[in-house]
Amino acid sequence: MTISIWRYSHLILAVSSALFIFIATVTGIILALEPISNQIQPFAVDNANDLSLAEALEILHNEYEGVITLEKDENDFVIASIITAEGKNDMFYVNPFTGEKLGELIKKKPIFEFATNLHRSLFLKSTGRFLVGLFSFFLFLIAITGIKLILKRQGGFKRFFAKVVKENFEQYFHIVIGRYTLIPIVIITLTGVFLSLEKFNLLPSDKLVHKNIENTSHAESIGINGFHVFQSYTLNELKSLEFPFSEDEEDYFILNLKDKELYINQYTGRVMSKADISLVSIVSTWSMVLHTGQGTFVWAMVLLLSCIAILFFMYSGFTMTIKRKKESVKIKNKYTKDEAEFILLVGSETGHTQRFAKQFFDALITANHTVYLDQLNKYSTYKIAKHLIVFTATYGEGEAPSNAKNFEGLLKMIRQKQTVKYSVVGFGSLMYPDFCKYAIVVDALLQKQKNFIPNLPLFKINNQSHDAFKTWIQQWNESTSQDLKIQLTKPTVNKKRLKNFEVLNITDCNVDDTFLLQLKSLKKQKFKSGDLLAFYPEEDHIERLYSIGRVEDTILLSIKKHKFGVCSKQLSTQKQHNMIKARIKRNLDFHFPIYAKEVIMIANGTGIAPFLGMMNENTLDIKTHLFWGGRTQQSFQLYSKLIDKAFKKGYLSSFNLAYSREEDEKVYVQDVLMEKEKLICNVLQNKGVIMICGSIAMQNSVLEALNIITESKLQHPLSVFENNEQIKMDCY
Ligand SMILES: Cc1cc2nc3c(=O)[nH]c(=O)nc-3n(C[C@H](O)[C@H](O)[C@H](O)COP(=O)(O)O)c2cc1C
Repeated sequence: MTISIWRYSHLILAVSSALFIFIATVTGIILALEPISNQIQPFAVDNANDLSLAEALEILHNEYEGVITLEKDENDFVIASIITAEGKNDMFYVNPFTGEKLGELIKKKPIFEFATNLHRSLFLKSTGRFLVGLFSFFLFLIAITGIKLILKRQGGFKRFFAKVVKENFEQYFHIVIGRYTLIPIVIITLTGVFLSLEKFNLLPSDKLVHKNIENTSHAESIGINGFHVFQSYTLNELKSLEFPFSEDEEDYFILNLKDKELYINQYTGRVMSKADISLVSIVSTWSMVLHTGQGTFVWAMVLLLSCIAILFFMYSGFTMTIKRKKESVKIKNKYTKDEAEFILLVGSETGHTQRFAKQFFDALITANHTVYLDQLNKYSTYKIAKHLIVFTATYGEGEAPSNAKNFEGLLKMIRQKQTVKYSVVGFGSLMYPDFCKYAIVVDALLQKQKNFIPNLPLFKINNQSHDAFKTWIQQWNESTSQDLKIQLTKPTVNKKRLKNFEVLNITDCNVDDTFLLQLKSLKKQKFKSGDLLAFYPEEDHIERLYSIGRVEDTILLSIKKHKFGVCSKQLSTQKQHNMIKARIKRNLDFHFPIYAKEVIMIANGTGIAPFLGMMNENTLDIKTHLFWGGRTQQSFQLYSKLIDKAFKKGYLSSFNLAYSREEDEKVYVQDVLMEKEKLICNVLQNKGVIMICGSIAMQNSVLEALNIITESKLQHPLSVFENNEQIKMDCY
């Protein structure tokens, strides 16, 4: 497994602190419930914070014999300690508008007591506190490296919240949830570190230093109702107010406000002395609030959700690592770089490409060749090399994987003495705009090198396709007159997740070798047009996805039978009432936008399948237009019945066809779009949505055409509408 420094740090930090983070998170979840449960108690009084201290004190004095203290607790509830008419002391939550007792003080529940101790110190006193602070800092670093990894993957700050390409459940939600919770996690961890430092007296002192303001005494008593200072502060600023203990003039009111402490003469109401709360104290108070969520229901909820998210990150992160470890293979060379005639260099981030290179390596060794396998970053001189074969993935936005970043520089510096034949195999995914871009770059670099001559043209492989790799091996064998045999291991399919689907109907293949397959799930399942049906053919177990059209609660697929297509062949031989095992995958980003006023659906070939369902589900009468590109009129016959039906019901407002093989001049769907620029502009301006489904080549041409229209007619690039989520795509 090759791995970038950021991912490595993210992983190492996570592994080394997993146990502590787990304990802190579980206790964190429990503790987040404390402020939430407190906040729902009926002790908060509306607008209490607007009441002046003078008003509140007057009310309490009228109601009770004496007042000892008035304070606010961490939930922002007002507490009064008073003397009753019977001369007894009592302390309770009070309504400062009426003086009414609202209830007894909240006692910390034993579960919260236990969780607090475990969370703060793991019951290990100072050592525990130190460890908690340290691992809190580790979690902070994990969050920072996580942010960096998302930025790298998404391609910068601007694309931080752009659509995430879904490779698997764990990876997808690790990123999606991470984007929303990393900032709260940074706040939780930094405040956690601060609170730990405070406990170890590692911060400047926050002791209050009083400055005398007034020396006069024995002035005339004016009664507290007339105290200017009590009139000028409200309960919002109050932390606590202690009444004088005795009638001695040296015994003051001690008023603690959020930013200062005041000593107030009990007869004159003059402020005798004042101390400002230190910055450390203010930060400490805020750290406490931000770390515990006390007093704020919303923030406590954010903390709760963030803690749950951390548990999910632990699960998904470790699952991804284990999966990658399983995929990875160790390089064990039999020959040194200078003893080998075949040099295989790999650019791989998560190990899949290396697995393919290793299969090729093994096949060459079995055929008694001298082979040397290494990373692209280790490019060097190779004394007797005759062939250089590069297998490389692409990352980021068409960039090199981390173990190939230095290749370009090395290639420019290091010259081979003899002539070497080269071949480049690119591994990538059509889900990314820059398909196999780095392999293209490597191929172009090698073309420019003097001693290198091409053996095979650049070969691109989508989604680690075994079929495509076998095709390349065939080409390799032909070009070198060899007969290498590759044993590709079938991925394991989790059979428990597969469901039974009955074949309701299957049409014959039409002129384009395309057929319709209608299935019914034996068990009731949730799905919509635009979702995907995943098959895992017996032969290679590699997942194939087909876009679903939902027609009368059944699944309608449009499938093109490919000459070497393992899955399409298997499906084309199905008979009515056969059972097929498959799995529905939700594709929420490609559902019919029922919120839109007008929708344009653009497809070519089998890409029409989801739209066949959507147009027949359009019961809200949303104005819908269909553009479809195929080869001939005969190609269209397969879908004509369903389209006619949608028309008759009024679900489809217009339908535009483009045939590429009907007349001398080829007409493609993008050509028809260019003729309908007015409709496109209207739909986009009126917040309508354009949906595209079909081949990547069609998607690129359609996007180009749409961009020309929006730039010339609406004075905006198409990206503006893409960012508004007005363009939905599902192409392959
Ligand atoms: C974050 C990320 C970015 C990717 N960017 C591209 C890309 O720009 N172009 C492409 O063709 N494939 C891209 N891919 C797909 C990978 O190149 C492809 O899955 C490859 O088979 C992974 O090989 P590896 O496991 O050896 O790293 C990307 C994958 C990820 C996870």
